[in-house]
Amino acid sequence: MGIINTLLYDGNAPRDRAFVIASGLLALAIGTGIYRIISRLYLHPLAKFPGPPLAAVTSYYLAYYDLVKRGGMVEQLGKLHEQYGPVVRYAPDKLHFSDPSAFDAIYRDIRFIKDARFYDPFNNQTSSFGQSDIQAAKKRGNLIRPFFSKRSILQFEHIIQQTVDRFVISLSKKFAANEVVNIYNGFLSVTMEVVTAYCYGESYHAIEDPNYRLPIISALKNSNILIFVIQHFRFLGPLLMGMPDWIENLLPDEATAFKKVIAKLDNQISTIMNDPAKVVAEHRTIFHHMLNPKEGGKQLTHLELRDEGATLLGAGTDTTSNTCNVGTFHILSNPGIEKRLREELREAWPNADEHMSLEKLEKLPYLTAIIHESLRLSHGVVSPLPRIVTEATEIAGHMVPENTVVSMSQTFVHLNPDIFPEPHVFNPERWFKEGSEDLYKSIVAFSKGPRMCIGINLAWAEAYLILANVFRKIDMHMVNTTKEDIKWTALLTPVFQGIVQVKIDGVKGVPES
Ligand code: HEM
Repeated sequence: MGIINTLLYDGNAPRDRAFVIASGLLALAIGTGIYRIISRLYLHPLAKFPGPPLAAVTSYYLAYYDLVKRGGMVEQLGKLHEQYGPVVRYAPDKLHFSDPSAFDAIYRDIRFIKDARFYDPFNNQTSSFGQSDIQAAKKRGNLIRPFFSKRSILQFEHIIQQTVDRFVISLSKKFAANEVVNIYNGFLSVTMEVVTAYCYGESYHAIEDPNYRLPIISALKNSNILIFVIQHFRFLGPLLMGMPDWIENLLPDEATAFKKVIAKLDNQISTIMNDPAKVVAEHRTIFHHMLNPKEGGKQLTHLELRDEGATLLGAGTDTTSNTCNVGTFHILSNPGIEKRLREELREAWPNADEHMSLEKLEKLPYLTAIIHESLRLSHGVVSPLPRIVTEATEIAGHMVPENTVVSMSQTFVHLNPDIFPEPHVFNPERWFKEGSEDLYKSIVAFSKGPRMCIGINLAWAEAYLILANVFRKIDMHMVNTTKEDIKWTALLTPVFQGIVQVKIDGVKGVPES
């Protein structure tokens, strides 16, 4: 009080007083800043962990790589691990690990929780993906997992097959029209339509779009950068998410596409909730499943249903299509691999006019090896997925203090040369070598532990049915596509630098439209 009194009442003119107050506040701010820098560098519980001093001092280091370098943090983490070793402090409260043994230690530990600062900006906190609370996440996971069980996938395989059939038909039309095909967008369209068909019993007709470019496709591809902006600048969240209609009307369709999908989901959910009699009947939508008292879902609210519906669209679209995209690029780049795959498919599936069941496709060794390689090099999620250490724990030989955020990008397992020699080479043969049984546990595209992917069975089924149908029925070669086009940066999932394009040389076994 003494200092303030002196500042305010020392008899100086008001202008001088204002100057003194401003100088005092500035000095206080500088002092606090200096104290914060010193304490983060030398007194913080993570002070002993190696890493760039700037990253220890400020989270804007991470923001720079995420936003200015547009998903450059994973590449930077590679450089940091080379310089500092297997554990790196890459933000004041964050550690990243590169030793593969750390992956299980981080993601299988049932005590660690998702870091809400990373997940909340996805704006679906009540969904399986967005829940931080361990018990709530478990309850929700238990509720929706049966919908994606292997049994359920096999029972409703025809829904996936019908969607893949529509894709084959659309490709045959592009062949007839002699078009160059953006197969990258094609895969995005087919995987999105599998999710909408399987989960909502709906079609958005993405496969029938002449360029596979519905606004929602671009929105799904482009929304992650917005989420990363909000992660680093939280105050922008309400502004970006709650724009008035008149501003939205000025924006391109891509900017509002997600909102339109939400409105569609809202309508569907309201109809289902208004007619509870329908809920006990058997329907193939995730909403009926979640509301069905037999499944334990009767207390769910409209918002919870909508969050879950939106999550599935986001989680199930580009992840699966990236697998098909990366696989197709490598198959078409390697004549030997393409020949062997087509031979295996022809032999097992002589009549292309008939459907080949998922169960039979799963028994094809070369196709299976190709999907493993495609998952390995498309990685699933590439950004490090942050977990909060809820009590001091040893991870890969390092004692990590409570409240630290720990993570390990999946790429550090998939590209580890001790596990996968020549890791950047797409080599299905590695899955047939002696000891290859051990490799399966090193495919971490779906993550591990209590928060691993709930849609894993659906994703595998799609990868089998899409790649098998495409390579059994469509002859094609790549055009205007180079290795550069599948280089990626990390905004949750990989953001590729370019697109894979093909020209179709012939079609067979095209289903009737
Ligand atoms: C190749 C395809 C896919 C890959 C590589 C993949 C990968 C992943 C990964 C790494 C996670 C963990 C995210 C985290 O820890 O925050 C995850 C979670 C999740 N995935 Fe997938 N996913 C795929 C397809 C799908 C599909 C098709 C669906 C459903 C339509 C789906 C639904 C989910 C859900 C609901 C979660 C949240 C689980 C939780 O947090 O408890 N995924 N996925």
